[in-house]
This record gives sequence, C-alpha cells and structure tokens, in this order.
Amino acid sequence: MTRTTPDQGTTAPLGATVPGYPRIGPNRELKRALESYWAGESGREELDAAARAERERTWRRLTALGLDTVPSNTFSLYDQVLDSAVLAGAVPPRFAALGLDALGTYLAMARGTSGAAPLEMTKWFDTNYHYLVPEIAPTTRFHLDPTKPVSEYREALALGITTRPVLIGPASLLLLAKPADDAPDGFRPFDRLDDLVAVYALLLTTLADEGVAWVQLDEPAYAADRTAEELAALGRVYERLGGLAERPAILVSAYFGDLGEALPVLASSPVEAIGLDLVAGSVPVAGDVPGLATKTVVAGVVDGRNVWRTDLDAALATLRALEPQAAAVAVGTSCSLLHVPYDLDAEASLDPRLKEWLAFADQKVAEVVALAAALRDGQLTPSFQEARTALSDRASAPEVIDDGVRSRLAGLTPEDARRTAFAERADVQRDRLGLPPLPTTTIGSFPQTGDIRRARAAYRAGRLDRAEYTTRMRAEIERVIRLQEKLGLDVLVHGEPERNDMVQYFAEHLNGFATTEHGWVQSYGSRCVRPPILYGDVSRPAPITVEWATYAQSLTDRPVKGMLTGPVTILAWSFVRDDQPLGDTARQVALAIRDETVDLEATGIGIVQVDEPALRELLPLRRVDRAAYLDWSVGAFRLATAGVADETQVHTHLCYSEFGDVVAAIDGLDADVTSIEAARSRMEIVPDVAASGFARGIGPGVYDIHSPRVPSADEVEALLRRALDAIPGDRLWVNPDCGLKTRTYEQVEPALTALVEAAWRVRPAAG
Ligand SMILES: CN1c2c(nc(N)[nH]c2=O)NC[C@@H]1CNc1ccc(C(=O)N[C@@H](CCC(=O)N[C@@H](CCC(=O)N[C@@H](CCC(=O)O)C(=O)O)C(=O)O)C(=O)O)cc1
Ligand SMILES: N[C@@H](CCS)C(=O)O
Ligand SMILES: [Zn+2]
Repeated sequence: MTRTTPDQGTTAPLGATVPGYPRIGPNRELKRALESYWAGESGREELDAAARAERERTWRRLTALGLDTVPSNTFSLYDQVLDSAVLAGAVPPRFAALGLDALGTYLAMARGTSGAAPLEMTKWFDTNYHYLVPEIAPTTRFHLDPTKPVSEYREALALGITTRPVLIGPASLLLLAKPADDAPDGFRPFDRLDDLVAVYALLLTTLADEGVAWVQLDEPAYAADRTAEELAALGRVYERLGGLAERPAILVSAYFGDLGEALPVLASSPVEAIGLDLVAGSVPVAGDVPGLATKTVVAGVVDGRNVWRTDLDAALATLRALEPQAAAVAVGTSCSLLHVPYDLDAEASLDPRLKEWLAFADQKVAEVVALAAALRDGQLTPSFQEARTALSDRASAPEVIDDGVRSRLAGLTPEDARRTAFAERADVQRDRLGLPPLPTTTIGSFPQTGDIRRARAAYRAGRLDRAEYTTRMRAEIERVIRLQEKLGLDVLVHGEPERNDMVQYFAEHLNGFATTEHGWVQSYGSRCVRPPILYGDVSRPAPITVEWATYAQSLTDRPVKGMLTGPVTILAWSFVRDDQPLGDTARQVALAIRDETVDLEATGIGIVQVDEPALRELLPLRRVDRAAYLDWSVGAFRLATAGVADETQVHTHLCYSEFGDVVAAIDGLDADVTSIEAARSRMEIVPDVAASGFARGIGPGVYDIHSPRVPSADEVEALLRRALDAIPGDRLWVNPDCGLKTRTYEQVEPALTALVEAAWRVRPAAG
C-alpha cells in the first residue's frame, strides 16, 4: 500500500474538476431501485447493483468529458450529510437499539421505523435539496467508519480512475446538526468539535494509507455569518488536520456565497487548496488575505445551481484576475452539480433556440474543461465562440421581452399591494363564511394515487384524450369532496389531483416558462422535482385553476378554498433568469397569480390560499442581505393577493423550514390566515409567532405529514391546547402541517378523523 504525504508544490494539480455531481441516475435509476427495495419488490443485490452502476457511470462520464480530477463519495443512497454522520459514528441510540445491519440502520435514520422516528429533514442552505439533520449529544460516541469513502475510492481505482473523496467537513457537520432531545439545555453540537476532529484525523490517515492524493472537505456553513468562536474553531480544525504527518492534500470547499472572514482563516492554515464559489461570491485579493498566495484556489466560475450557459469570456477573465492572487488556479463549478439535471441532450422537446442558451450538468463539466484549457495554454476552443453567439442571441431574443408585461409592471402603484385593514376585513369575512371557532381544513393536496399518476402519464403520452383525463380528475375531485364532508371538515379543498407538482403545474400554464421532460433534480431521498426554466417575461394567458375549483365548489355547500402557488415559491423552485433582478421577475409572476385570484373570486370562491413554503428558503445566508430580500419577496406576495375584495379570505401556507428568522415577515404578508408547519416541533414556533404581535388567523400544523404515523385524537388535542395557550380561539385554525400528496388514504383518513375529533373536543374551551 502506498502512503502519501502532502508535499506543497509537487502534489498533482487539481486542474479541471467539479465538487460534486447528480446521483439519482439520468433516468432516476437510483430512485426506482430504492423504491422497489422499500416496497419489497427487489433485494439488496439489485439495490447495490444500481448504486454501483450509477457510480461507475458517473466516474466514466466525468473522465470522458475531460475533467483532470474526478470526485468520489459524492454518491449517496439517501443524503450526503447522513453519510458523514454515519462515517463519524453519530448514530443516535434509538437506531443503534434496533439491532439492524449497516444498511438497515442507515435507512432507519433516513425514513424511520415503527419504533424510531427518523432524523429531521431540513433545507440545504438556500436550495430545494433537503438533508437529514444529525443529532448530537454530549454522550455521542464518535468513531470512524471509513467503509463508504474507502470502498468507493477502491471501486473507482479498479476502473482505472483515481478520485478525490469528498466529505462534509467536521465544522460544517456540527453546525448543520442539532442537539439530541435528551441533551442538557445549552449544549451545542459544536461543543464536540475536538472529538469529531479526532475522527477526521484518523480518516485522513486511513485515506493516506489507501494512497489517496487529495481529499475534499466541504465547509459550506462558512458561507453564512459565523461567530468569532466558530471562525477560530475552523482555524484550529485545519491546523490540526493540516498538521498530520500522513494525510492526503486537503481541499476545503465552500459554496453558496463568499467565505468572508473564514477565507483568511483557511488561507493561513496548512491546507493545500480552497474551493470558492465565484458565482455567488467574488474574487479575493491576496493582499487582503494573508496566505492565499500559497494556496491552490479551485475557482467555481461555472454556476452549479442554475442552467444558463456560461459567459466563457467573463469566466476566463475572472480566472485570470485570480491567477496573481493564488499559487495555482484550478477550475470548477460554483457548487456540486447535484442541483441541476444531468444532460441537456436528453431534452428532445425543448425549443432549439432556448436550448442553445442552456447548460445542464454535463454541459457545465464541458465548460469547466474548456475554461481550464484556455487558462492553461491560452487556446480558446470553439465553445467560446458558441457561447458568445448564444449569449447575444438570448440578449436580443423577442421571446424574452413582453412589452405588455413591462408596461403593466411600470404602471403599478403602492395601492396595488395594499388591502383594507385586517380587522375590517376579518369582520366582513366572519359574516360571509360563518365558520365555527377552530375551523378545520387541510393544506390542499390529497394523496396522489398510482391511478392519478398513471392517468397523467397516459394523458402526456397521448394515450388518454383531454376529455377522458378531465373526467377522471373530476371523479377524483368528487371523491375528495365527499370524503371531506364525511370527515366533517369545515373548509374543503379540491385535492390538487390535476397537478404533477405545485410549481411545475403553474409553469406549464404560464408564458415565460419552459418545462423539461427529463430534467429531474433530487429533492430528498428518492423524491425528485423537475424545476421549470423561467426564461422570459411572465404572464398568464388564461385561467389555470378556476375550472377545477368551481367544479369542486359546485359539489358542496361548504366553502372550497382556491389553491395557488405564490410568486416567491414559483421562483425558488424554478431555474430563474439571471438577466434581471429577482424582485422584477417576482413581480411579474405575482401579477399572473393575482389574475388567478381575481378570477377565482369572480366565480364565487370565497377563500383563496396562496402557498409560500419557500419564503424562508430564499432568505439570504448573510444577514446584511436579508432586508432587501424580504422587501421584494413580501411585496410580491402582497401584489399577488391584494387584488381581491375584503370579503375574500386570503390564506397562505409555509412549511419545510425553521421560521424563527421570518416571523416578522409573516405578518408583513398581510394574509388573513397563515398555516405553518408545527407538529414535529410540537408547536415550538407558536409562542414566537404570538410574541411577535401577530394578530391574524393562524393554523399551526397538528399532523406531521412527513411521517406515515397516524396521530391519535388525544395527541392532536394536546397540541391544540398548547396552541390555545398562545393564540385566542377565534384566530386558531386546525390543519395538518402540509399537503397530503405523499401519504396514502389509509393514513390520511384516520389522521383527519382524529384532527376533526380533537377540534370538536377543544372548541368549547375556545369560546
Ligand atoms: C413541497 N415540496 C416541493 C418542493 N419543490 C417542488 N417543486 N415541489 C414540491 O412539492 N420542495 C420542497 C418539498 C419537497 N417535497 C417533495 C415531495 C414529493 C416529491 C415527489 O413526490 N416527487 C415525485 C415526482 C412528482 C411529479 O412530478 N410527478 C409527475 C411525474 C411522475 C412520474 O414520475 N411519472 C412516471 C410515470 C407514472 C406512472 O406510471 O406511475 C414517469 O414519468 O416515469 C406526475 O405526477 O405527473 C417523485 O416521484 O419523486 C417531491 C418533492
Ligand atoms: N397546497 C400544497 C402546499 C404544499 S407546500 C399541498 O397541499 O401540497
Ligand atoms: Zn407545505
């Protein structure tokens, strides 16, 4: 076995590389393999084979595309943060106690079992990817399990490909973790950094024993604001790891923003290379960053999370500006390519002109390779000229500009985003709707059954005509309405059966968007989304949801809520144009949604819900940028919802995030009723919302829809009573945490029965 010892100056250069690559499979092979394994339709061998095939395909593909160095351990069966937690032995006792093998324990942490709730899932920084939150206690016994990075390194080597294992760095791993439930008050996972670094030290020595030349440790948590203590700790981590006698060369990578004060800390540590996001961040100046001139900088000049073709001339200029600041410059994407689809060439139906403006993961790798070659020997490949032509075509394309949209936007006044005072509206709405205290409702979607998905697939493929598709969706709507009446819910929904996804569905019906056939991106575990491409000015050519909502309303005397996705969420879950400020694009989308709210109202729909689950997601990582974001995002929501009359009740819904940071903004949305995710945290957020002075309707979720578990009426009642301690009964709504689309009817029916029963029990106390 070869042992490596880092030797500054002689370590092989990183050249053209990427920090990470998609792993779900170009045809979602891993998704299918996992789901079939979970359903008991295939065994361990098939799952292993699918995973191995995806890894091999990735390494071969990246090599064939011309990268100089290729990452490994970017594959994950479920989530890369979970992988790093398992590598460090951070397996909470409830999973260890299950007595399962390594795979069983891993999947139990990801998805839970009847006896053990899964790890919490939350947003990966400001992206639409979700990671599993490690639980750390003072008693967590860190110990190294290097199986995954070592076996993947060997697997690639056996194919003749030398790779650079990638792991979450120890500081970020703890900053992304949460204290275990039984940890004492005041304990922070970060307090355990020294213990964890000991495990990483052992890992680096183990990798050196394997002959690994480079390792990549990702520290994205340092692209956000960090305390002086956290910055100093980062320095200590890399002093210690860098000081090991035997280790691979270390690349510390950060993405989604500038490293800020963490850059000088890393630059003065003994690591060999630093990966910078130069799309979200800017070129550092060596004079301001002692030590930078001794490092290799992996310059992330190709956007890893959007799909626009790179301006290669501008990227090359950035690389050249960086050259005098660093010992060597390698070229990469700004972050892992996990956040973009695999290959633009798979899209046969995309408009050929639009296609020329785009680059998916493989095209981005090719851009990195072209830039590295240009930097190395000054030779510009034909791709430079192709990029110039495409960019200038995009800049002048008539499809991008719609004068009607622009003049409508220019004519807006502050009044367009303002409704009458909430208290006045509330009286009018109370009289119109006549709802009981603690009204019961759901968030919109009902289970997306196999039948619904198959009908949609058949309609898409032309095997089902529009009339038959409509008949089937109407039958589903009727079923969902009757079920809600039977359950005794007060405000009904149509169930959203016609929607493939709450963002893609709207994008398919709006001008200015394109949608893909194969552009799947992992959202969490085996779940994927196909983010639409927002390329031009947005408008709504015709009503989108009105027919479905009015059909549902025609079936019942109870109020049916119209159901729309808000402008901020549509932006957050799309690939958004980069040629104008996000706020301008948000206002365009807002006007399209406003048109829909006004049309729903005109057909007699009395309640309209405009979902903004991604409001928190787009919150900038740095505090200094937050006020400007909240200004345009809250403004866009208000523009989308302020076109209706006082008697129309506007609801909004937020989920999938920690809301502490945006509590004040929730009030600024000026919605009449806001539902938020709260069940898993047992109403933790409710006192904060009340303390912020929020005085509108609020529906803290009482049913955790992320879990197959069915809550009992007693549990829901306890949650409602806790909520009632902070919120008066005339403003409290009763609803699940989020939509029911990922659940089954076997779970949903008893859960909603419990929810309605609990509301009835608590109502007398609510006056
Ligand atoms: C609320 N969430 C959402 C986020 N982002 C979005 N864009 N949308 C969201 O709803 N971010 C935060 C969270 C993330 N949560 C989820 C939850 C669930 C999923 C999910 O279930 N994804 C599905 C794909 C959904 C979809 O687009 N379905 C389409 C196409 C379905 C399909 O694959 N069809 C098959 C054939 C059908 C058959 O024969 O059965 C095919 O094409 O091969 C549809 O229903 O029409 C998933 O399966 O991963 C995502 C994020
Ligand atoms: N109305 C949507 C919101 C999800 S965040 C649903 O119910 O699925
Ligand atoms: Zn939701």
